[in-house]
Amino acid sequence: MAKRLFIPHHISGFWLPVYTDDPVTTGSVGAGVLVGGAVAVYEGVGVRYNDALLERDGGVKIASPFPLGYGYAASAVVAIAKAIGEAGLAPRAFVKAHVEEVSRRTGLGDVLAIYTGGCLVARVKAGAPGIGEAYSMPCPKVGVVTADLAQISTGHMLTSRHSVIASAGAEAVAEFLKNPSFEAFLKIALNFSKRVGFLDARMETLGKLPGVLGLFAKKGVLVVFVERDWILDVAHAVEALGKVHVETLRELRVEPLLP
Ligand SMILES: Nc1ncnc2c1ncn2[C@@H]1O[C@H](COP(=O)(O)OP(=O)(O)OP(=O)(O)O)[C@@H](O)[C@H]1O
Ligand SMILES: CC(C)(CO)[C@@H](O)C(=O)[O-]
Repeated sequence: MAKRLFIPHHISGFWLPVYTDDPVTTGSVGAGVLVGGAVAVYEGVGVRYNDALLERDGGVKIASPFPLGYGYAASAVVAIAKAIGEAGLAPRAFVKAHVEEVSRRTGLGDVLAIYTGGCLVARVKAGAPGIGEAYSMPCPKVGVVTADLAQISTGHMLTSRHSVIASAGAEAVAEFLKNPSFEAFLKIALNFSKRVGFLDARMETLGKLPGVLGLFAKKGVLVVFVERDWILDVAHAVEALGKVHVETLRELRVEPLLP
C-alpha cells in the first residue's frame, strides 16, 4: 500500500515579508490559521494536485478540497509533499520545501506555519523551520467558511502590493504581539485585508450576519469565522462570491495516515 500523509493548509491573516540574500533566512512574520487539509499519496508518476499535473518527475498525488493559486498555501502543501517524498518526514524536508517556496516566489511563511502545526500559528522570526520561529495558539471551536474569489499569483501579489503590505504588515505584527489572542487576530486580519485592498465593501457587510465572529480576505480567498449553529446560513450567503468550503477550526499538523 502507498504511503499517505495528511498536510494542513494555511491561510495567513497578516504578514510582514522579510527578504535576505538567503532563502533559508527569507520568510515572513505574521499569523494565520491552519485548515483542511490535503492528503498526499506516494504513488504513480509525476506530481499531481487534484486534476492538475504539475511536474512529470516524482510520484505523488495530492487530493485537497482547496484549489491551487487562491491563497490556501496550496503551493506550500505541494512543496512539503514533494520534499517529504524525497527526504522523509524530517525537519530537513521542511527546510527544502521552504527554500522551494521562496525561490518560486509562491510563499514566505506558509511552510514554517504548517511545520509548526496547531490552530492559530504566530510566526515571530522569519525563515525556514529551525531558523524561523513560530508558536501555535488555541482557537475556539468555531466554523470557518471560505470562498474561492479569484486565482492570483503570490509573486505578483507580493510585488504589486509590496509597500502597503510592508507598512500594514509591520503595524499588524506589532499590534498582535502586544497581546496575542484569537480575538486580536480577527480584528488585525480584518484591518490588514482592508488596508492591503483584499476586502471590498460587499464582503465586509457579511460581518453583520448573525453568528459571524470575524472575517478577512487573503489574496483570492474570503475567510469567515462563524458560530457553529449559523454555519449553513452563512455558507449560503457567501456562495454568491465564489465556491464555498466549510471547516471547523481545530488543531492540525502534518502526520502520516494509515494506508
Ligand atoms: N511546489 C510546486 N511544484 C510545482 N508547481 C507549483 C508548486 N507550487 C506552486 N506551483 C504552481 O504555482 C501556482 C500556485 O502558486 P501560488 O503560490 O500562487 O498559490 P497558493 O499556494 O495556492 O496560494 P498562496 O501561496 O498565496 O497561499 C500554481 O499555478 C502551480 O501550478
Ligand atoms: C506570502 C504569503 C502570504 C503567501 O501565502 C505567506 O507565505 C506568508 O504569510 O508569508
